[in-house]
Amino acid sequence: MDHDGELKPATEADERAEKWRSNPSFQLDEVTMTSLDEAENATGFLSQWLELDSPDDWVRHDCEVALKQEIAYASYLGLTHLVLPPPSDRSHAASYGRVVRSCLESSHFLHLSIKLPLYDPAVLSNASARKTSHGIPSPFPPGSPLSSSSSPPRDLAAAMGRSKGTLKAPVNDLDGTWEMWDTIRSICGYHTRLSVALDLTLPLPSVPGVLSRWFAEPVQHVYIPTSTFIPNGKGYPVLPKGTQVFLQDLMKNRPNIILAGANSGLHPRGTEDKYVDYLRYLEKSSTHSQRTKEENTLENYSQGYQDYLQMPLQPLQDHLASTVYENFERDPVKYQKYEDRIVLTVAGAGRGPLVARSLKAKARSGRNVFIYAIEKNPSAYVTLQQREAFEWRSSVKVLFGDMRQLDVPEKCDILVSELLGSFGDNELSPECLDGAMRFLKDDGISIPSSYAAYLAPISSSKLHQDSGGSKDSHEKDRERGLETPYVVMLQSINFLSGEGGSERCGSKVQQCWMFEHPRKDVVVDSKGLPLTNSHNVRSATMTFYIPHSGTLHGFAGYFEAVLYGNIGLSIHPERKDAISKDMLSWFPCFFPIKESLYLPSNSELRVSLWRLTSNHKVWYEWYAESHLPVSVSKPFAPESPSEYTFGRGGGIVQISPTSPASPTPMRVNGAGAFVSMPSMIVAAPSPMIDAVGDLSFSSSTDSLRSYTPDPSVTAGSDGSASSSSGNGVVKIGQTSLHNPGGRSSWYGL
Ligand SMILES: C[S@@+](CC[C@H](N)C(=O)[O-])C[C@H]1O[C@@H](n2cnc3c(N)ncnc32)[C@H](O)[C@@H]1O
Repeated sequence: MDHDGELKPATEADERAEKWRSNPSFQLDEVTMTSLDEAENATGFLSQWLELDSPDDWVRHDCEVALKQEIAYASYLGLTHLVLPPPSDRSHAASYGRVVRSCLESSHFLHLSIKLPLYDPAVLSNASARKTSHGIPSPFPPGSPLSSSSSPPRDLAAAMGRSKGTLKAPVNDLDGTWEMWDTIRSICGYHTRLSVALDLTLPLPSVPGVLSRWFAEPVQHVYIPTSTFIPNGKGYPVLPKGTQVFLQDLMKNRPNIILAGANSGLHPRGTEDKYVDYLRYLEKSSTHSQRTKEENTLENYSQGYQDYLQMPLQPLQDHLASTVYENFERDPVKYQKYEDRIVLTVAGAGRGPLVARSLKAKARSGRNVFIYAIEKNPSAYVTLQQREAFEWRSSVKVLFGDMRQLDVPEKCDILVSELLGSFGDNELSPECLDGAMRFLKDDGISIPSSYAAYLAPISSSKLHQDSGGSKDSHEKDRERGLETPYVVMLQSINFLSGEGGSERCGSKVQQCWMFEHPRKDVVVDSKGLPLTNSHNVRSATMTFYIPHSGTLHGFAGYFEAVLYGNIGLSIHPERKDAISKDMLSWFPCFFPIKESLYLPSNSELRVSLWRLTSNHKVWYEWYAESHLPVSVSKPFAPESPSEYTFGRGGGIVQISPTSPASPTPMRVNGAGAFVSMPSMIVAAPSPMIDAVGDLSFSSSTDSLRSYTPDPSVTAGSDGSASSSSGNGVVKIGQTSLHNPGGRSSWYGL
């Protein structure tokens, strides 16, 4: 049939095509490799002309056949790592993803990487090489053995021309490549054998957020053509400054570097070994690599732990092993910070490092200080007795028991403890110290005097994969894994939040809550113990600004503690170096989410977190909603909705699928999403330009009038539907409530 719908007799070419489809095979001159020796340790590049996302059904179909033909031949030669050509049509990225998934599932050892430029090259030029092939009504893939007209390979540098330095383009235009990747990997179920081959051919964008998102992705290869290099003063090839810094950051995850065109003679002194030497030098000279080799740095200490999920300790419920204490005691910073004050009672002494520091402070001050050391771990108590007998002698009295029940001989002036977890209160310091306040004098002080928990939304495909357990995990175990906060040395992550946004938004990393000691307002019984634990319940609602589109995989959690005055401990990513640099004792924590949540550029994320308690346990629950800010510049007049004008326009933004959340859900044009609309008609900036035409105002006007809006989704900061103009938000997605009732994770009291 031709394009006018007329039936045409099959041609010789049609017959050749059918023959190939039924049993695809290569001619000798069509392959570049024939022996096992050549293939050993090699990474194969699949044909660049494969258009797995072509809008043309026939082209796509034949490209899939050709792809599988190439993969079969690669497998025959024992090649396990193959690189796919980049997708280039966002509206057909799902087709690309479907084919990739089917290839991954057809093999147990095949690793596929998708070659991706940092952004769509069309940003540089309207005519991309790829687009010339679209719409060709040919049954054969262009460039394939069966095609009469081959389109040129997608050589970005050649097709676009190259401007050195950095690119200044509208931020939203730079999201396309990552968004295609996000679609493809989601369709592939975050497959562990799917990765990215990041192509650094194009000039780097000047917006850091566009680059940092790749740190959270499985970048297995970095592709650098020699055209990316510039000659230095002596004619040797070097990378522009921005590329150097970006590459050094990527190198933390040890990707393979693929250098292309090293023998092309582009640079006067650019022989193959000079490019390689330079790349090796870049890796060795990075700050990360230097600090990894330096003793007593966090980078050195945490080797092998990066992005490795660990269960938080429960020092209250469990008794810690001596090796765990040994690890604590390796921290060169934490104990130094404590030594700055004199102590009297150490609550939770472990094997005694804080007692030893307290004695040092006592010697320095020349004051007469007596120390009680309380510990409930029977094994650590043995070590403490030994130290008391042979080391500390009469200056220390060791007491065995739980600080919440134990009777002490006398009250103290200073209560020293270290019961903190990565999220501050998660090892139940508040509950333990409540019990110990009985033996602090009325004017006594607690070290620490306060601690706060902090949170930031992050993207990390590795942590998302790992917290869900393996592919074969039972559904219940998967759910449990995704509702558990972990301790993890975060490395391959990207912060989704940034500074800025509307007045609703807080900073990039936000404080959730704080605990202070001593706390005078707690209702206690005759023994001085709290009647309930209600005063340790906390909740926080935080709104984060999301400057660049990304996928939410969970939240990074941190703590900061004030020991006394201006002495503190911190793992807050922006303040730790100023407060307690190189402290090793705590890795951050990670709160995963069950279903990843896509967040468009300029969106807002509202996160709710609760610390809840019963008589026997403490647990966290968490939930998040994504919102798009909207502005309305006309008075409310449902009769003439088409007169509304909308703020900040331009472009298509993907909206996450979510369930209808209000009595008046409306379908957004083509996006498969529902937006909960309050009685005042509002629209999101760019994505809603599309949606507006599709909202059936006439049929829904009555329900819109009668519907009482949820203030969170109402235009106008006062939540009023009658204000003449204002800024509000439209909800575009949500997570489920995580860990309700502490069903998957909790801490025993
Ligand atoms: C995180 S460790 C700190 C140990 C030591 N102070 C250090 O800094 O290395 C906390 C210690 O407090 C003890 N602990 C926890 N809850 C306690 C309680 N309610 N009463 C007594 N000891 C407790 C644990 O057994 C553990 O030894």
